[in-house]
Amino acid sequence: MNVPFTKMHGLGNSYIFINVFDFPVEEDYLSELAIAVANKDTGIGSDGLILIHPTGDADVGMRIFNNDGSEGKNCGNGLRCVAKFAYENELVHDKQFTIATKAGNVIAEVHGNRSRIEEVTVNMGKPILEREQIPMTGESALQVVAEPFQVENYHLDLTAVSMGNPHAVFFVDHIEEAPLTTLGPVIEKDSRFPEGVNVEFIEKVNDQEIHFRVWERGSGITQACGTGACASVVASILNGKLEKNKEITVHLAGGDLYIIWDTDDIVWMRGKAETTVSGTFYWERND
Ligand SMILES: N[C@H](CCC[C@H](N)C(=O)O)C(=O)O
Repeated sequence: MNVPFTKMHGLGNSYIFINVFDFPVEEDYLSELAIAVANKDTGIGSDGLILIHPTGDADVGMRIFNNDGSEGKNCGNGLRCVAKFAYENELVHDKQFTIATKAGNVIAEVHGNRSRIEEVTVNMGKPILEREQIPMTGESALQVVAEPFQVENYHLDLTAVSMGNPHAVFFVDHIEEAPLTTLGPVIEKDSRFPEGVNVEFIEKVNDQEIHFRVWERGSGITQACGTGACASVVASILNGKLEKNKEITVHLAGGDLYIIWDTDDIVWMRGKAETTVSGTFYWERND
């Protein structure tokens, strides 16, 4: 199968994009295709696959698959790339438009001109804080804020936030000491998160900046995670470490995102989106 693709990334969090307006795809091979394109040796190499598709619910739709083939419900870096692609390829005509995700619609605004969009702002909507909607098990408090969380021989304080996808946020004193490779994969699959979880470690720098590292559900360590950056700012404010209505610079491994959680409870994300390459993926499907 000859699959036309465009590889794009948000701060190094890369995906292979398929424009379903031009190239219809079959539901039953998407998971396998995500694994195939993400493979750096036999595929193209990415953190996963993203479909840009027609939808009656919004101007364009986005579906995201991690590099293990699992489908995510939202993807902040992916949304900025979808917005750039949709505007540059005239799938939309206004600079502000809606994008449907499995977690609901968001509103994107592109900055630049038709030939080259460099930065995108996304209204990510309201965070979800109720335990059972994260989802996370447990009988205690309605929300999960600074809740004792023991894993292996670590006694951590957990704050859980959903941006349509689940995030477990932990504060550390020095980001370079975050137990990302040891605890990331363990917490990702912890039974207290029935749908798995993205795992973030953050270090407060000052009242406007945090350092951030992530182990993503379904993809492992990535250079950046847009929904994770949003969840981390929300978690920092819930814990009294940052304030609402202030633009927070989140220093991710791949670069900076600018996040605001405003007093209307809306989370705003602003950052770059870049195109790497486009071409044809010659795929020998395992029938
Ligand atoms: N691994 C995530 C999806 C990708 C999110 C991330 N790449 C972002 O930019 O938000 C999940 O399974 O929920």
